[in-house]
Amino acid sequence: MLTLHDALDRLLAAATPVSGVRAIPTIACAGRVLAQAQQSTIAVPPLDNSAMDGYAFRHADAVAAVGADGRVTLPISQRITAGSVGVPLRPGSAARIFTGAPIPPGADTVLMQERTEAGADGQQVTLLEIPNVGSAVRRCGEDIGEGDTILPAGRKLTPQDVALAASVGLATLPVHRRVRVAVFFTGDELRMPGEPLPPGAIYNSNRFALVSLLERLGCEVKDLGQVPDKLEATRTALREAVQQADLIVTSGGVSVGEEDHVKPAVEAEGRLDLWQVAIKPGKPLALGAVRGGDGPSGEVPFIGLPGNPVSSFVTFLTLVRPFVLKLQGVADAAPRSYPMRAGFAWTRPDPRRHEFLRVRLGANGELECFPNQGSGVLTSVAWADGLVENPPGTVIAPGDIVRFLPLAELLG
Ligand SMILES: Nc1nc2c(c(=O)[nH]1)N[C@H]1C(S)=C(S)[C@@H](COP(=O)(O)OP(=O)(O)OC[C@H]3O[C@@H](n4cnc5c(N)ncnc54)[C@H](O)[C@@H]3O)O[C@H]1N2
Ligand code: MOO
Repeated sequence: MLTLHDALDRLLAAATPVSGVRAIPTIACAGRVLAQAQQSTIAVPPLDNSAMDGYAFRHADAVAAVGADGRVTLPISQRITAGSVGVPLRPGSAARIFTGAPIPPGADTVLMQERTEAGADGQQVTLLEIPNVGSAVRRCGEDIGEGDTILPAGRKLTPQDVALAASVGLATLPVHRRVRVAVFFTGDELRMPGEPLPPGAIYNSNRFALVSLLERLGCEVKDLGQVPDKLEATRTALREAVQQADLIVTSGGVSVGEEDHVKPAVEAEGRLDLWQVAIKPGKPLALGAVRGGDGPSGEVPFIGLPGNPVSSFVTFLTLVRPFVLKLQGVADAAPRSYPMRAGFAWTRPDPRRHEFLRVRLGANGELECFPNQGSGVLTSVAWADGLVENPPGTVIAPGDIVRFLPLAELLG
């Protein structure tokens, strides 16, 4: 058996990032992978500006204007709205100013209007307090300096990243082309939802899981659907899958059973290695390649996942996802895990395999464990909001610290 770590290393050695970079409108870039680091050619904010609707003045002028009655009244010398620039502040005066409007030269402080009283004629303002110098002023470049790198190459862009790029005026971004993944499913027991379910049949839930997982990762999915469990039909499916695909993924038929034709079909159309990975669920895995495709190597990688629904889900997240991220050009593909307190006991761990337990974060901040951890129990993954990665032979007692992998981070 291979450790997860070794399996991942070997798998990633077979993943070559796809070539092809193009500039696309920034608004369409969320979920895409940035091909080159981006620098800002401007400072953000571009000028000192007001954080409040209020009055801008020079702090020293306000201090000097404190009257015998303790009140501070300044004449209003100009009005500056967002989108306009004022003129240098007349010494000893205040500028009426609005949120986002540039601070006029000579002013250094803003007081929000709720802390002021405007004169009846609108010609002067009384400050009800003198704030600290610099109050309510957003400094030029306090967010981004001119020339700063705002986004590194290899980053899968979030909605926040896209907004950041837009904030420095980038109308397009260079991104890697989408990774194309072909999927198909074998197993004469499989039926599609909407079809009747004869005795011995089950619904093809893995098709829905894999297609959705790949789409969430930003792949272009070529879903070839169900293929009859015959050698020729499976070979034909592989020859079709290899056209315009960067990766082929199937589920089922990778363990020791004799009834399945995925293994001999891949061997006939290319090459195949069968692995036993020391994880639970998800021990059997097939890695190979199918001849053909439009890439320089003349073949397309093939990954065969185990058929059990939870096994295929977990092996997708632990092995296929890093593979896809590498094809996409993502720089940092390692999933993040967090130390969390277990609120459950796990008394009979697998002695040799790394377990991935379906857990949920409880209201008390401790993790709860789904009672049935069987590899066919899809309810457990729908219920869970994360996985606990439990090393071989590790007993968990309530209160122990465990490694938690949030599903929300693994699905993008
Ligand atoms: N003698 C042994 N038997 C098994 C071993 C073993 O080491 N020795 N390993 C077990 C483990 S662990 C797993 S995981 C499974 C993997 O089996 P396969 O990948 O060959 O998958 P199948 O036999 O085709 O199916 C297993 C199970 O999953 C259901 N299935 C298959 N495809 C789908 C689908 N698209 N949607 C929903 N469910 C699917 C299938 O009906 C079976 O119930 O092997 C163990 N056996
Ligand atoms: O490793 Mo298998 O995936 O448990 O059922």
